[in-house]
Amino acid sequence: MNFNTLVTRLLAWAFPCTMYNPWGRILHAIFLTTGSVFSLGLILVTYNLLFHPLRQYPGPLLARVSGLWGFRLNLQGRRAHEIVKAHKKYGPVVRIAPNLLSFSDPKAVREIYMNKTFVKASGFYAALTEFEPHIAGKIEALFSQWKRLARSNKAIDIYPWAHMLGFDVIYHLMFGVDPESAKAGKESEVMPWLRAWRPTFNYKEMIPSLEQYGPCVPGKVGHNFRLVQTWKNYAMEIVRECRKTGTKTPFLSRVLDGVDDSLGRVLTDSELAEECMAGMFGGSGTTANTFVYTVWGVLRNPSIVKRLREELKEAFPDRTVMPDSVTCAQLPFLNAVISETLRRYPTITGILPREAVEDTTVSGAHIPKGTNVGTGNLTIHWNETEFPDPLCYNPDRWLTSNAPRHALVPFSVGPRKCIGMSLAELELRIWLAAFFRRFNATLDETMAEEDMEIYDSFSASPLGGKLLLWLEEAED
Ligand code: HEM
Repeated sequence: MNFNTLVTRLLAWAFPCTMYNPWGRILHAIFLTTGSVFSLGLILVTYNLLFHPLRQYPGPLLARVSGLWGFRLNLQGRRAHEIVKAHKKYGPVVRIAPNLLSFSDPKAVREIYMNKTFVKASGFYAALTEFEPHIAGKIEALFSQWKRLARSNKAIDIYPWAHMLGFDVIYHLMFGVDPESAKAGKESEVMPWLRAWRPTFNYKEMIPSLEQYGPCVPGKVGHNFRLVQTWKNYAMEIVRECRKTGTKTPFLSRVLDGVDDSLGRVLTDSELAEECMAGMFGGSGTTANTFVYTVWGVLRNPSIVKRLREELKEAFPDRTVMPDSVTCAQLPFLNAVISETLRRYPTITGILPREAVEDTTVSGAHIPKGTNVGTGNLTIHWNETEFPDPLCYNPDRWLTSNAPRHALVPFSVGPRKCIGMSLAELELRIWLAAFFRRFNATLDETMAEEDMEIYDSFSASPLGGKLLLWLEEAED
């Protein structure tokens, strides 16, 4: 006798009248539906715990049986932190979802991400040097705004401004049009759409059909899907317009005409629009948050401020001249500061899953075909063996000859690593060098550690969503 038959018989026995009136039938249907869902759940849980190929790997019970563990933590912005804790409790290989293993050994990063397939075309960064004057111009425009605000004798929240600059740079580079948000002091209409994207991933991970039906869901969840749909339509419009006018930015010519390596064909308009969305999303908030976290990390330590300013003053005696990327790339302390920010506050914190296309091993663990494996940057970058006292912001880690560079992977590694790494590094170097050369900055006394704690929603941002500073133009 199966579960549903059992429920039907029990109901008929306990409440004979239920079978003969409409309310009884509704009750009956409810019991049957609940029973079916419950039976299915029970089968899944039993399979995941006792029969799944990953059953021997340790992890939190809820994570081993369902995706709910990650889903709940994603909603709280704490998934990456809990994965760090899970590794401390369960060891170097942890089952963080029924079919997903997380690894904490930095050696696993290369074993996973430098391992075959998924070739991603690159090449649009040859044009970076030509684009540098545009980046410099945008930084000048931003600093004019900050100088203006500094005169009003109020603390300035640099967080939204940093995001405007990050967005302007990537949008201009990709589409050849400068949105001038930082110059105007007003965010582009696209930016709220970008912010809506991340939460939709979390829901789609649990219920994949939301990809199609998400916009029909009422309330806040559906609202995010509707914003993303508007953004997709907008990106489709850009693609069509570019096809019509033959616009040829390095990014667009690559994606419009190029054959996608993994698909072996030219992309459809819809796929192209998604590439454009990925570029806008991947290229703006990540760089902006890295800038914000660097300012926070540096300003809390006067000796770091002093050393950085001395190095910059020597390299760029005239503070009114915009630092150039070639000189910046050669400044040891500036680059140590940026590396330390990318380590302590990596702006991509989510596990980047890779599917095993055949049976293999990672860090000595057997990985059956079809399993997803991955590493997360908090786990790798906060590894106590590689980085003693990992939560301490200490740029000196990067100034020794045996600095653990192999364990610093903020852009990931391998064929699918970030395509914007060179742009991000160039932008951050000029922007930070100019900032610390032009301004004497201090943190507003209301800023607390909790405000800057990492809120993890795959990408990381400060929990408080602000960084309040007092700015004064430097005089030397
Ligand atoms: C500090 C800044 C940045 C960080 C930390 C960062 C980090 C990352 C990481 C970890 C990935 C995932 C790679 C993987 O799946 O293995 C990624 C992908 C990507 N990034 Fe970045 N990124 C940054 C800036 C940028 C910029 C400026 C762009 C501009 C184009 C960009 C565009 C992309 C794109 C399009 C992808 C998807 C690549 C793919 O799917 O193959 N990122 N980034």
